[in-house]
Amino acid sequence: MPHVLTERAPAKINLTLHVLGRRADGWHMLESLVAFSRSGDALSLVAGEPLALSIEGPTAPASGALDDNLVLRAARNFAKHYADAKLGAFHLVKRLPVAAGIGGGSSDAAAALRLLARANGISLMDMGLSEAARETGADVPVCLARRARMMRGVGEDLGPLLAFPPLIGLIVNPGEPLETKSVFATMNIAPGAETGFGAHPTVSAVMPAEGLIAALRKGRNDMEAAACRLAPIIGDVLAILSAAPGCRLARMSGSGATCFALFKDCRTAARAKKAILRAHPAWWVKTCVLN
Ligand SMILES: C[C@](O)(CO)[C@H](O)COP(=O)(O)OP(=O)(O)OC[C@H]1O[C@@H](n2ccc(N)nc2=O)[C@H](O)[C@@H]1O
Ligand SMILES: Nc1ncnc2c1ncn2[C@@H]1O[C@H](COP(=O)(O)OP(=O)(O)OP(=O)(O)O)[C@@H](O)[C@H]1O
Repeated sequence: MPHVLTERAPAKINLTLHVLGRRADGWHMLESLVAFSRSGDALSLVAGEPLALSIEGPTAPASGALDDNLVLRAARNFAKHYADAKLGAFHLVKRLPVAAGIGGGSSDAAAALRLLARANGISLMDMGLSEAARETGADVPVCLARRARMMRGVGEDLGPLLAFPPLIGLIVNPGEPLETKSVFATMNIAPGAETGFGAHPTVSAVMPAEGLIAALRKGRNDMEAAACRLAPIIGDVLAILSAAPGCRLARMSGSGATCFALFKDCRTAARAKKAILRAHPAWWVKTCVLN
């Protein structure tokens, strides 16, 4: 029997996403508090086999050509840093919406790196692993540890892990894919320019949930307006979430179109989920615990 290693690839939620400016090379400088859900895609690896990927699940068809999959891209970048390491045959169960602002592909790539690290006895703190993550995509480094922390720069500058209280929420995707690149382009920030948008609120691990949510309310998602221009349905999602009884905060994640809401408790979150699905049965609506 082959030995199968498994990893979860949870959704990434940008609790805040401040765009500070744009570098001369075109990449945008960010400041974001990122957290993770507990569920998402599932990735397994049979180590020692030739590099391969099979994929199934409700959103597998939307995730593009197999050879371009971020799991394989991450494995190829891993092999550049660890020439003698074992690779293997991956199997991905794809459930997260694609091009949705919740870093599904990045989380799959990070799960692939964690699996390869486990198969080869490499520490998650190893420099080669961080470099392979950075080479695979801007969101992959933060997805490696899949725990709440600040992310700065273009994603490579990570703050300490923040063991803050679990936040109870809902994640809602209305089914319109949005490309990160197009949303940044719609923001129309000139290369080399600073946005001058306000400073990020201070957040710390010792804050109780209510204090943390109050701090988050002072933050923003600076990509929200541009994403709403490309997909006006995001405005409807945010209005519905904000109006739900028990909702403490509603905001878009990443470059959209997925939005999240933080709730007073599990009961109000579950009620909101039921009501939203009744009115919009085609939307993807999940209760979540974020940290
Ligand atoms: C907006 C965020 O979702 C916030 O978490 C991420 O920074 C995006 O991360 P990602 O999807 O992993 O991004 P990548 O796949 O590396 O980049 C997609 C495209 O978005 C643009 N991009 C991305 C990140 C960034 N800080 N500045 C950018 O300008 C670049 O044109 C890039 O070609
Ligand atoms: N494993 C994968 N899962 C999803 N998309 C993938 C995967 N591999 C490659 N892709 C490609 O990556 C693109 C971005 O998909 P993804 O779901 O990661 O976007 P996202 O949620 O907007 O990410 P982010 O929040 O990091 O901007 C898709 O257009 C898809 O073709």
